[in-house]
Amino acid sequence: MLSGAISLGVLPFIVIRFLQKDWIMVILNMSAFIGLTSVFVYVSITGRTAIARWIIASLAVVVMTFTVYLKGYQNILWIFPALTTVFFTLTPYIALTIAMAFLAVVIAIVWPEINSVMSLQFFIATGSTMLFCFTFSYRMRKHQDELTVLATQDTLTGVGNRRALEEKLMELIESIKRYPNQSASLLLIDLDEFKSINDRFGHSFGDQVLITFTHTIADRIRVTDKLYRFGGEEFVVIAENTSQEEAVTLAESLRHAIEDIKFIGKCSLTASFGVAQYQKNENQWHWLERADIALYKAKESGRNTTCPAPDVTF
Ligand SMILES: Nc1nc2c(ncn2[C@@H]2O[C@H](COP(=O)(O)OP(=O)(O)OP(=O)(O)O)[C@@H](O)[C@H]2O)c(=O)[nH]1
Repeated sequence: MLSGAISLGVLPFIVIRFLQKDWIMVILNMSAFIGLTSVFVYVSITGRTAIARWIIASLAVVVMTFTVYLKGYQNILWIFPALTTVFFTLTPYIALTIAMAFLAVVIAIVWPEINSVMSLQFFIATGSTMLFCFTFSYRMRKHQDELTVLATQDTLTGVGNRRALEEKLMELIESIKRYPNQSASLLLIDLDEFKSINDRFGHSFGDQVLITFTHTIADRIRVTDKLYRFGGEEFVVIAENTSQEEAVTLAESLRHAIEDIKFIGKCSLTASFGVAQYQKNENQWHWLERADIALYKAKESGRNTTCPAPDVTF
């Protein structure tokens, strides 16, 4: 949107400079127009903005520096949209560094033309613009990060929530489609008779049990494995590059670790596991469903046990 809007804004100046026969400015404005329109088309088609952000910021800085160099102090106003563009497109500290370098070059160019009052005006105007832009961009990023955490983390246990799990499963399935030799397994874990723990010891003790449970699991899985809360007292471990057999072994070791948790003489904890390795062409719902069937079998066969999922041909 930004590249599209700026490229439209540049168009009248191409015409004006053309009518003035100011060929250098025509070339400069045409370069900005072509660059920004290409970015607009590229982002519209691919949806990728990472490189586009850098191109827009670079074009803003380079074109405005040359404009001030060629046209002098009377074109100084253009540095303000250039500054805001840099803060809009790049991360706050990188933007601040580039903005300061940009201003240093512009000051060096216009210095012979300006008197002391003008230079004071220039420093205050650009300094306050940078300060506002930096503060705004920094706070926005911070809020964005906080929102991401809130949207993807379970508030009680701190592990990923269901939304994070669904995103991870989609990502993983896309990656397996691309690299079919990759394997991944899913462990669906349900705490046994958790309702009776709540009923006997209270809900806040139940909450502590859930927290201790997640710490126990998180301490034992690999850094590449991820733990998510699927809902209530149901959790999921995604183990990448892990076959069904390896995942069953992992589930058994986690099951024993859960049995070994000591809750200061109050209660014992066990869990049932359903284990499913990803099968070619299945989607995340089928994958979870197979793990759920296995978990149901584990519950049926007396709890505190691990069951592998059935194979299903797609
Ligand atoms: N303390 C606490 N309890 C929760 C939380 N989320 C769900 N629960 C409780 O978990 C219990 C789940 O009970 P059930 O679905 O009957 O399952 P269960 O008692 O574990 O029995 P099985 O799964 O058949 O072994 C319910 O009592 C819920 O209230 C939570 O965040 N904190």
